[in-house]
Amino acid sequence: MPSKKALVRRPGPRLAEGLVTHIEREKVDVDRAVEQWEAYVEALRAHDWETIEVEPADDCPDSVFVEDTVVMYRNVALITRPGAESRRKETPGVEEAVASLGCSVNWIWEPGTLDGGDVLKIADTIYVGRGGRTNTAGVQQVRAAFEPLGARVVAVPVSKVLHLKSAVTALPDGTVLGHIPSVDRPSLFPGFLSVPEQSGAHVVLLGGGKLLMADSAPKTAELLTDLGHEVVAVDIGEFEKLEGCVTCLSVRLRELYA
Ligand SMILES: NC(=O)NCCC[C@H](N)C(=O)O
Repeated sequence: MPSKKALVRRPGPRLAEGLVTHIEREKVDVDRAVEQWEAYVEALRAHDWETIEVEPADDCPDSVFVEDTVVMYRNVALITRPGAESRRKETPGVEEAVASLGCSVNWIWEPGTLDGGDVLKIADTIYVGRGGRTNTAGVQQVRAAFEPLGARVVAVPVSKVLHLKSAVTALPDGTVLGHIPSVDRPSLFPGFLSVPEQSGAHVVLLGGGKLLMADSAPKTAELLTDLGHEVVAVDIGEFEKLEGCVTCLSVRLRELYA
């Protein structure tokens, strides 16, 4: 049944120690990050999403980036095995949360690695970024988990940014948005719209044609507004210092049977 629930996870006290791979480290203000996270959660709620807080994982600096720990397809929650070892302790709390919501649970197993940030779903096509965090075995395990359910899994190389969804996300009509310098192969996507800012490539579909975006991409917001979309902008600056973006702070559960 259609549902509008979203998993979120409160940032922990060690957030400032989060991983940084492709950008220079900048000091993170944890109090400010908490305020930004609360405003992000409020934006979801204001658009009728019921937010479900996963038990905090205060030992894990990157636990707020909950998207990386689970991939949903229909009612199946695929618990990931994050590519960064320091993030592997994040998954048990997420597994508990999705199981208690009635999801069917499946897992990525060693030697596979997968970060949810590498998975972009557009209708029944699931693009999986093979890159720094997701390995070949991880891609194959996504295929084995979801193709029998009717998905088509398309693997794409990711070498310029942390995750596939650091480079591209998609509009409600399936058009892929990307900032060209971050995308390995734009031609792999059927409809591609180039945007002027890297964070402009990141949209969360709120429903009703509304797009949640970071306020760090005003030119892209203008472009998308001009194309008839409604943009809801939030400040996630402290998370951007850790290579986070709007997508990684939640996991939307749109087909639950419970
Ligand atoms: N899906 C995402 O965009 N996740 C961001 C993860 C950022 C975190 N600092 C990491 O490097 O794992």
